Amino acid sequence: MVTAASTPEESALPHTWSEARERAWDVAQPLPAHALPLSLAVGRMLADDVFSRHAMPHYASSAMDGWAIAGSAPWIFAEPGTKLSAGQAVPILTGGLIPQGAKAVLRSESGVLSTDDDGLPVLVLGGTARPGEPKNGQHIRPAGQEAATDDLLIKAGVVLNPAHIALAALGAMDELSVLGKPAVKIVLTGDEVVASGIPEPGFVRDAFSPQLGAVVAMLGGSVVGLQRAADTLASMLDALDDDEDDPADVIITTGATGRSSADFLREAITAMGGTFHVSHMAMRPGHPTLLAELPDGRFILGLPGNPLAAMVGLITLGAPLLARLGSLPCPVTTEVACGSPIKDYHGPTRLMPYRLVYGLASPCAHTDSAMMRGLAAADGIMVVPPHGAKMGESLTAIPLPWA
Ligand SMILES: Nc1nc2c(c(=O)[nH]1)N[C@H]1C(S)=C(S)[C@@H](COP(=O)(O)OP(=O)(O)OC[C@H]3O[C@@H](n4cnc5c(N)ncnc54)[C@H](O)[C@@H]3O)O[C@H]1N2
Ligand code: MOO
Repeated sequence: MVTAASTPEESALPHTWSEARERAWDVAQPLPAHALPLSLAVGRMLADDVFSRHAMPHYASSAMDGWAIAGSAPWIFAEPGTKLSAGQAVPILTGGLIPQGAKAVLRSESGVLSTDDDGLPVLVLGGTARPGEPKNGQHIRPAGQEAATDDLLIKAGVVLNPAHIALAALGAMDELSVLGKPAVKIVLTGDEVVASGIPEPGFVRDAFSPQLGAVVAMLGGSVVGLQRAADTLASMLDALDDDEDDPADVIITTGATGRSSADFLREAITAMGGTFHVSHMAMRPGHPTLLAELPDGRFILGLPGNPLAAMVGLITLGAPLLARLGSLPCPVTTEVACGSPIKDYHGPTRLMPYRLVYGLASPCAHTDSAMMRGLAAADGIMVVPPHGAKMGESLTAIPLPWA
């Protein structure tokens, strides 16, 4: 939704880290609930309570292979499908419909086929049969033993696991109503980016395509496409277009957030009539991270090309945006005690990967915006205010999506 507070890209002042994060939550609305076939609903959040459409089980059935019997031994054999009278039996399999008049099921191990004085086939007790077997009702699963019609089976709001899906199937559901989950398309830019091997000088290995989809999933999104855009306006416009049958709710781009002759993201968004909710942030790294919305309601999250800057931008703006769209709770922050004095930085809030050392958050090494060693070793990211922090001072910290 485009809000009145949105600003044209050129005149926007940088948001503070916390303003930008709140804005990414506020500008989105939960996606509508929709029905899904059972097989596609694992992992989705149930929108409505599920009630059994019939008794479970819906007929009295045998729990064993053997014979349905009436009265006591010996039993003669009745025609299948007829009502049993005392002294009659009929073969039955596990799950089979208990015939009318049956009092119990005798397990195949507990009965022996024999003949009576006239040479007619009869069933007698034998094998493993215990004294008193078969008791009334033995090895019969009564109808409605698990649930009656209209019993509440699954409460709205749960994340559906495979057992829930099986339960819904047994309750005779064909589809379930689930809350919306944001569909995300990833667009990678950078003509210098290569996907494998050792890059030549001037080229870089693609740090995003092997992992960005997994992080999006951890944040509640579902990646529906990944494509590359060349460093031209036409290619960027083409990548942001919604020519798919089912356009994504969010497009996450990497790189091209700058204003150089090779960066076309901002120009493309403006050309498409988009609105910038966050144009840039007073935050390091990741200050050029942007959040925009196209006239058709799709969001664009522009992550900088530098890998650490991109991850920090994703955790700052992507986490609340995807959570809101997917009806998830607003991402939480925690508090950590700062493990070393951090100097005044004159301007932006710094997001520093830290390790916990004796309970204190110690800034990681290797945390320039193009680096990944620091984040790979981190326990979380601490939010250091512009004026720095004293040793032992309590700081806001963001949990890592994979921690
Ligand atoms: N004159 C200025 N230059 C820059 C500024 C600035 O304020 N003024 N900001 C710097 C900061 S901070 C960042 S962050 C970057 C943002 O750059 P872009 O988002 O436009 O990204 P690119 O220029 O395309 O790439 C930056 C850097 O990242 C590498 N890259 C790109 N994609 C990948 C990938 N898939 N895997 C690994 N590395 C990638 C790319 O090769 C560049 O080295 O701008 C600064 N410049
Ligand atoms: O802030 Mo850039 O986003 O530091 O590398």
